[in-house]
Amino acid sequence: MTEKQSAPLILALPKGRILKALRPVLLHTGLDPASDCLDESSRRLRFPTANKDLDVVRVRSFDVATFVAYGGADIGVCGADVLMEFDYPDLYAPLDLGIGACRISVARLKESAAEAPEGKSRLRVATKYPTIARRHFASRAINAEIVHLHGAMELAPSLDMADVIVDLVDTGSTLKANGLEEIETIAHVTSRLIVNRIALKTRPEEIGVLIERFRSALLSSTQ
Ligand SMILES: Nc1ncnc2c1ncn2[C@@H]1O[C@H](COP(=O)(O)OP(=O)(O)OP(=O)(O)O)[C@@H](O)[C@H]1O
Ligand SMILES: O=P(O)(O)OC[C@H]1O[C@H](OP(=O)(O)OP(=O)(O)O)[C@H](O)[C@@H]1O
Repeated sequence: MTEKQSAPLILALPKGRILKALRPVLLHTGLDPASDCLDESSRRLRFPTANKDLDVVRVRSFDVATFVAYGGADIGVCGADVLMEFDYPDLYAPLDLGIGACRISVARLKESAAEAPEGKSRLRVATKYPTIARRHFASRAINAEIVHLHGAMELAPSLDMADVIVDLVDTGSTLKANGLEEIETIAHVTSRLIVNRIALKTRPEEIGVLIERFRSALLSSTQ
């Protein structure tokens, strides 16, 4: 057995809203991470679980796919938006957890006098998703100039920084509160269980057991 094989598997969980939504599922998995794993005021980032062969790390939701793709974690939970943005070839997403449902959309100022995006060949787009936005507009033969922000992109159109934004929408209240309207849905988003393909090849039984635990926990938590 190599050293890597005897090391504990690492499960990467996202802090924030997905972790909250995941709580009931996690409870049903019986993985039982140390109690401060779900307490985001704790400064610890790595937590033991009831199983000595599994540790949990808690990272930013936007970073989960990167931790798993680079093998820092073997398995993780992240939004499909993050998977789409990074598009790592070495990730396998075997399970849709159905939590964190939202959509990634294009929005612009309400009652905008501007020409509809489809009529333009260039567009300035404020977003935290440069790859998704560029790919989306390229498929419509629009050259997107990306204004890469990490939050508050709803401000960009009214401040003349961008023609449109590409961001997550759920209830639509953030768009409404900022005078924007959704004009196109790019993709529907839910959170996925993701696995590093090499880990799946080298430790198929342990990873298989974990996937099954999430699968049955999902069923129990929704019954
Ligand atoms: N309004 C929403 N409704 C439902 N799910 C959402 C919503 N916004 C984001 N999500 C999902 O939750 C994930 C995490 O979003 P969240 O807003 O908690 O973190 P973040 O602000 O992107 O991350 P960080 O705070 O680390 O920068 C997103 O990648 C998406 O999959
Ligand atoms: O359509 P709604 O229900 O209003 O949800 C959409 C908002 O939710 C997310 O922000 P979040 O609340 O996570 O804040 P943040 O991105 O600034 O962290 C997203 O970036 C939108 O701003």
